[in-house]
Amino acid sequence: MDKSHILSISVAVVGAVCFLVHHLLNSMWFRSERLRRKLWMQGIKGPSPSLIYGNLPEMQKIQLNALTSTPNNADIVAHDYTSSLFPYFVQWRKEYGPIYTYSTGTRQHLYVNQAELVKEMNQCISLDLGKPSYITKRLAPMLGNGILRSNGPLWAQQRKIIAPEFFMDKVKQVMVELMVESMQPLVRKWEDSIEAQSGVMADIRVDEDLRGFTADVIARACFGSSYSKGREIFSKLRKLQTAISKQSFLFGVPGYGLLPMKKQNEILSLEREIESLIWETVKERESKCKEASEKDLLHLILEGALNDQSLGEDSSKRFIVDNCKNIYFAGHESTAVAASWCLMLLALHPQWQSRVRAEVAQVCGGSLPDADSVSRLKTVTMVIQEALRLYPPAAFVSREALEEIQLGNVTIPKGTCLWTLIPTLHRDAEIWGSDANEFKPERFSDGVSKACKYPQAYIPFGVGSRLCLGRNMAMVQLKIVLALIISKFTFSLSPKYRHSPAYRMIVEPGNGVHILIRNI
Ligand code: HEM
Repeated sequence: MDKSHILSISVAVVGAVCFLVHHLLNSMWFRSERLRRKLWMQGIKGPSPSLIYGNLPEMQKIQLNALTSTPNNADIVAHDYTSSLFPYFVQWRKEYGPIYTYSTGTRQHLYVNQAELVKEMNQCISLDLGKPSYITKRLAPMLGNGILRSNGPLWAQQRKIIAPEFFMDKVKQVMVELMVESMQPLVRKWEDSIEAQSGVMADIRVDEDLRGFTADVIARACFGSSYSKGREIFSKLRKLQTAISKQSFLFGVPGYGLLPMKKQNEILSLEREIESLIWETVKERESKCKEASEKDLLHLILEGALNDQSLGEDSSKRFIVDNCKNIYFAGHESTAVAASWCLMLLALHPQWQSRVRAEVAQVCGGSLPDADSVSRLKTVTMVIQEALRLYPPAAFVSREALEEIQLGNVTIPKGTCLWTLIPTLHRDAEIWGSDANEFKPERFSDGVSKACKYPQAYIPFGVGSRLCLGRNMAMVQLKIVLALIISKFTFSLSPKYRHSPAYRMIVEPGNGVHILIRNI
């Protein structure tokens, strides 16, 4: 090889390296830097980022330094879990106020915890405000391209088809009875535990029983007659969820929190098994879809997808598989965790147990709750609203500006991710008053609009056009859980209970909720 040849190869190699370095710097630094500048110019400040990893090292340092002390029972309600789970957000809020910007290296974020701006997010119907792709990408095996993950016209189309199945009249008409039925094994199990433990009292960990109940409800609501196959699908989805949740979601940097090969293979094979099980069920049903009288959720979604001319055959099937997974994922865990938090708070407040018990007796008159009585359980609703205020299972509302977008007087540059920390808004004394950290369901006696200064800041089910689609179903389900448990048992916190909220994609009681129950 002659000298000129060697020289031209070297030049090419150096060029390629320069291109790569430029590309990396551009994606990892300059892009973030551009967004940061646009935000800074509008007076939005934040911690100074380091090269490559932005504020991640600082976040980890603050997290390590955060006190891991467990509050004693007297402090449980006053305890705001953000201080232990997301201490960097709390610290930066003190330093920079309710709106600030920070970086995770490749991503620039905007922390939005100001009621006015949350109101703007609530009113924004633009498709340019979507779900952050870097987070949802990791959930792809679990969610496919279903409603939780998709953005733009695909999302709008899915929402249009699915939403009517969760309207309140549908929930009452179709789901109340099956929810009451699904609660019966739990009630019997707890009665048996009392019998087995002493005949007077039992120490129970409620979480798995409640998960069993909500999974059962979703399986029945979705699959109706193919219910046993539904359970099989959902038990595999649960395994998949556990495998995926080992990744870190908040840090959007390659290499942070990625899974080893073995786990990734496990995820892939679970994904395939689940898909073929759902396909089988869908195929069985496709033929029956037109004439069958029984209309479960899968059936209705199938019908909606088949009737939508804009979906081809393949995409209508994809639509069903993906959204079946999405509804399971969105619907069962969050409701079960909300029920656990409700029971924990009621265990601490026996006077509210008595009020709920009296109301259930008066409204249901000794019968099981039905579609009519459920809507008249006002005190139960207040208790649930207060529990969702203090312990919202979803910690964040997250968005990405898919194009540059204007929210109030802030111009959000394309690519910025927005984070609203729900529990922080829910405990803001400016919004809720000086008793914001107390359990006071009576604040909701005249509805959310009278409970606080800015009702748009009460967001347990999210905001705007992406508001939780299953909120009616969740509220009805929670009312049935509380009504049935409280009319059978009294309960207090067990000495085994350790208050330790944990973030595992949703915020759940880290060591479960242990209660001591007695028959009424
Ligand atoms: C207490 C129980 C629940 C809580 C706290 C909860 C909370 C949430 C939150 C915070 C969001 C995100 C909203 C946003 O980004 O603005 C969401 C979305 C969603 N939830 Fe729920 N949820 C619950 C129960 C359910 C149930 C029972 C279902 C259905 C079976 C469901 C289906 C969905 C769906 C499909 C979405 C995505 C909506 C979209 O992106 O268009 N959720 N939920």
